[in-house]
Amino acid sequence: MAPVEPVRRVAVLGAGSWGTTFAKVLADAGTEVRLWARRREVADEINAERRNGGYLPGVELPEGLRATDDAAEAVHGADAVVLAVPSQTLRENLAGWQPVLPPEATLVSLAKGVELSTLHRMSQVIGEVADVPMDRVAVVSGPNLAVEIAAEQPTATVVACPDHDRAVAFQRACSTSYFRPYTNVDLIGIELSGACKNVIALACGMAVGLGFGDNTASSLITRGLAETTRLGVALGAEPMTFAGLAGLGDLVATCMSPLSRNRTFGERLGRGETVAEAQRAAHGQVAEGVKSCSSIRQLAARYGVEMPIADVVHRVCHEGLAPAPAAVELLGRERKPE
Ligand SMILES: NC(=O)C1=CN([C@@H]2O[C@H](COP(=O)(O)OP(=O)(O)OC[C@H]3O[C@@H](n4cnc5c(N)ncnc54)[C@H](O)[C@@H]3O)[C@@H](O)[C@H]2O)C=CC1
Ligand SMILES: O=C(CO)COP(=O)(O)O
Repeated sequence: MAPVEPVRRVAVLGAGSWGTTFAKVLADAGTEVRLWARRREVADEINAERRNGGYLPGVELPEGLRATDDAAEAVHGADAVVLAVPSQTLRENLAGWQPVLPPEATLVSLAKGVELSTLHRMSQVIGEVADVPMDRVAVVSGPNLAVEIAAEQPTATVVACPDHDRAVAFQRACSTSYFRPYTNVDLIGIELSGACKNVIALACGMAVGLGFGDNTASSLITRGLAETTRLGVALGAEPMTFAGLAGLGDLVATCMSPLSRNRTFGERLGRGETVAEAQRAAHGQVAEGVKSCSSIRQLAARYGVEMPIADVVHRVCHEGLAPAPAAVELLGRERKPE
């Protein structure tokens, strides 16, 4: 394998809360970065006023961060292309960008979900659509609530890539005084952790909305980690990955933080709102677990893995089960050893 070149120039495609924040991290790390926004007015606001008020109110973006609504311009000459769009639209977005992708660039996914139509992880979708070998695909995942990172609060994360050298090159490109990336080669474990924690956060939110306290949340986190690990191991992941930053770390952050869109969505359901009402209140920001609960449940069925929390979250979100009976059902399951 040829040695991996340093990552000097990066395109971030998607200027929502995480894409914009991650572009700031890269710029703060001294990496040249170009951010693609779907809407021209968002790109103009970033360039003229150094802010993205719709997603990150009050955050001043670095001088060097340039935005454009032209994807070809954003990716031109990039050593890495970061994909920061929702999981369920990534395939369609990437198909549009595929003709202009630089041939040797590392393709990096920030999305945390499992595609509904195929049950594929994001790295698989990228490999298929961009027609690249998996050692050119990387994932960034960890306890990374965008709003906290945009405020430069310290956190750690994981850069996962089957090609360790490529992971190290990207790790360098996004290391700052407040953002500390570790490397990992277990793409399956890192991606499943990120997708499943959103579903468990929906369950935690429902518990909060029902008026339950920290014992309930901790029980859901711990049993959620157990069912995530069961699925991951069945799919070929390393069990220890689930105890790491992208596993337990992100699960705790998302389940416990009122900043999480998934937990907030679940909390609204727990308080008696409908899915449509919770969706309206999200103002267009994505709560990935609402769709991934269904794909993850189907994956679990395909691999013969029991995932009782993902199962009830799916039934609350898509089959009209109310959160209160869902809780009764979880507690009333057959008694078993831990
Ligand atoms: N916000 C956060 O704290 C974090 C988010 N993530 C993940 O990053 C991914 C992106 O999330 P965010 O930036 O937070 O989402 P967001 O909802 O804030 O923004 C999504 C972005 O994708 C763009 N987009 C392009 N094509 C789209 C389409 N067809 N439909 C909808 N949007 C489209 C939107 O214009 C927007 O700029 C998600 O998978 C999320 O789970 C991961 C870590 C942290
Ligand atoms: O992935 C996240 C934190 O790591 C963000 O979670 P939400 O999408 O629930 O806001």
